[in-house]
Amino acid sequence: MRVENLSKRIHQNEILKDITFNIEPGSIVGIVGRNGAGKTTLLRTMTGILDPTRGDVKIGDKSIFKNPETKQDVIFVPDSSEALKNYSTKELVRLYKAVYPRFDNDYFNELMERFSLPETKKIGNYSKGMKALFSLVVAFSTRARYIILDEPTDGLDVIVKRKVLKILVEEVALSDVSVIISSHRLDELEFMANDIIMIKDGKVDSHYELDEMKSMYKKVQVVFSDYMPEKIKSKVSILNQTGRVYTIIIEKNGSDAEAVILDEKPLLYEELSMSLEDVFVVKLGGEEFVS
Ligand SMILES: Nc1ncnc2c1ncn2[C@@H]1O[C@H](COP(=O)(O)OP(=O)(O)OP(=O)(O)O)[C@@H](O)[C@H]1O
Repeated sequence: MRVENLSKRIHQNEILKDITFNIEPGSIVGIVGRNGAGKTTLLRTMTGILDPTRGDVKIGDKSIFKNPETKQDVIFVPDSSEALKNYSTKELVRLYKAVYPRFDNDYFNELMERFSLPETKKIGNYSKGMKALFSLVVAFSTRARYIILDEPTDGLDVIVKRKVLKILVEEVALSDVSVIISSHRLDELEFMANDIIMIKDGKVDSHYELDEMKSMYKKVQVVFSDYMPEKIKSKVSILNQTGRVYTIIIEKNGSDAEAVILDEKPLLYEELSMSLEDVFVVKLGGEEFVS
């Protein structure tokens, strides 16, 4: 799937600005960004629910906006299943089969059993966790090649959450399906995503393979005999400061920050392990992140 120069304006507001990226088959891609960055609008445009103001989304060389048959290759699972609440399981299967001709009934029944989901006359009767699992069961049963999920684990207890994450990872491992996930749960993405796309103010701020992203930075705890000299402050990102103890992020490439710090003979200089959350704070936190 290729998202090409995608822009979306709503009521004169440019919500998405010239977004371009590729999604490889068989990958899990995390879309991250601060509240209001444009993630949901991006997912809704990628799935053809919203029309772009400019740009395109292609599967192979076919635009999803101009080739209705490509709809069977993409499914969007919103963060709320409110729209499904008055349907029975049977009715929904019938509806999805109409849009997704490859809908796999046997697989649907197998997954319903695996997740102990009973048939129901009203999806609204399911608990929140059951609704989330049901949405995923339906999504994977459609045999769509691209499963697009908005906050799939939001509000779920830890047991259901693990079930959700397990089904996602298993499905990608077993088939060529790609899963695109918008989530604020960076710890969860960290454990399963291949790629991370950071969205800032409606634009792609960065797109990295997760391992590459983490290897570009170093997280260090450093203690100075006095406060951090100004000349160092301008070269690093400070994640946390408690008295003279600083937790900082240093960019590895093209920065002399480490040498300048060591020159100051700090009392302690200890490398810590880097997380996706640390990169998020540095890249998207702006000036307000020092705590
Ligand atoms: N239908 C709409 N009409 C007007 N503004 C909208 C509409 N949909 C989205 N927006 C605006 O677009 C911006 C991006 O919203 P969006 O929901 O895509 O962000 P998000 O990154 O998913 O946020 P969150 O993480 O809080 O869910 C926000 O400023 C929002 O107010």
